Amino acid sequence: KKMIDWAKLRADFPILDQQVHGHPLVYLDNAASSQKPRAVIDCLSNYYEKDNANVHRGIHELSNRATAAFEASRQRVATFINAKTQDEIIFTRGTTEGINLIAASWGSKNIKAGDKILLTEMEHHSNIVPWQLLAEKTGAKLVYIPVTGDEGLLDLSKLDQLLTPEVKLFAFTHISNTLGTLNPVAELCERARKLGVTTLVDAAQSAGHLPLDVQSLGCDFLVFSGHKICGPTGIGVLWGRQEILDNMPPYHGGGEMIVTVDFFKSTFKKAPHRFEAGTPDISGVIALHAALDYLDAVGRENIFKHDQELATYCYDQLAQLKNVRLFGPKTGRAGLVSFLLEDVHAHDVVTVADQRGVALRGGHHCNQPLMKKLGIASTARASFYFYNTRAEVDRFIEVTREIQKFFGA
Ligand SMILES: Cc1ncc(COP(=O)(O)O)c(CN[C@@H](CS)C(=O)O)c1O
Repeated sequence: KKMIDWAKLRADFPILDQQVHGHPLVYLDNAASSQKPRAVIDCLSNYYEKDNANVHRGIHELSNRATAAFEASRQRVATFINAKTQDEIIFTRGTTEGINLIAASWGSKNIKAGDKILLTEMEHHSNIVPWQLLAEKTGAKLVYIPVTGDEGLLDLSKLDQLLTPEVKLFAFTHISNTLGTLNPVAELCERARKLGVTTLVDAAQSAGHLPLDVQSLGCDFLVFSGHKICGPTGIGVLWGRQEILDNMPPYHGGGEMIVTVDFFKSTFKKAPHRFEAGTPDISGVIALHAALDYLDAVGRENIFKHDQELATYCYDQLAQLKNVRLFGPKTGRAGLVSFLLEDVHAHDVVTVADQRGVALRGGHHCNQPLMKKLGIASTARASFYFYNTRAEVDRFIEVTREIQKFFGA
């Protein structure tokens, strides 16, 4: 196993080397968005300096270079998640658009009145609201797998009664962005497949943090965002089994997704281009390729181990403080910790932490139903990536102690 010089990797991220309010920046908001290595930043500027042109329709040299780079990125994404073919890779704006695309296209054709859509209580709003909108339109019903309180595990004792043949889609998160819970995706997909239930995995918090193999996970759809895995904002991926994608109606209409257009009728390309109307985020797609290469040079299994070590260390340090309420599993959590300091509002924690250079997230994290279930309005959250260090966790704990003292908590 190669030894990784994590401190050296930090030098690849120019943004990390700065002071915030007179203190060294300690960026612990990676679940919201990750920072970008020099290789990704240079890829974006090189593209606009040398190769920029529209893709797929141009014949000239720059358009050919841009198209080749664009489609090479699609192939790279396919290998990144072990998709059978690059035709199963659809570029979106991010996780949210990917889920909306599935709800609008696959949903409109496969969900009808009385059908059930199975979700979990830990889902992000991006994996709840599109299904509420679809249920309103079709008369389908939403059902939820419960979460077991503060520890935040799925209550799988309820799975048999909830995962029944009336369920047409089971959509669930790989990793909870509030709890840090890692769900047993392969097992859940296998249970669903046995009942002919289609599965969608929200990999927003897992895609850049651990190895993903869609063929061994056994899901039917999987979505994630580039900006959370060292790529630019505005680019994301929807993976779907080819046989399912080829039976889905178009999502958006326009150029690129058609074969012929007549005044009253058009014919459409097959996936993936069927679902990529209009000029795409060309530079974002090409820079995503650089991000995936970067992550695999570090090694996602190494990244996950590093994330987990920092998060578990952070959890254990917080657990030693008085008047702290911790959320998520005690062991085996992914790289984030949500917590509450008694008598201190999460926003106050984040504001005072920011004054000391520590970037956290405070709020409901787009998990309002989960917060309601836990009887809270918000949490403060520290989320880690491979460029964070143990010393940064120590700085975070030191600042948390100061906050408790400051508020007399
Ligand atoms: C599990 C999960 N599912 C979907 C999304 C949405 O990703 P977009 O790139 O915004 O489309 C996110 C993004 N969660 C951010 C913003 S709320 C967080 O701070 O936790 C997520 O964590």
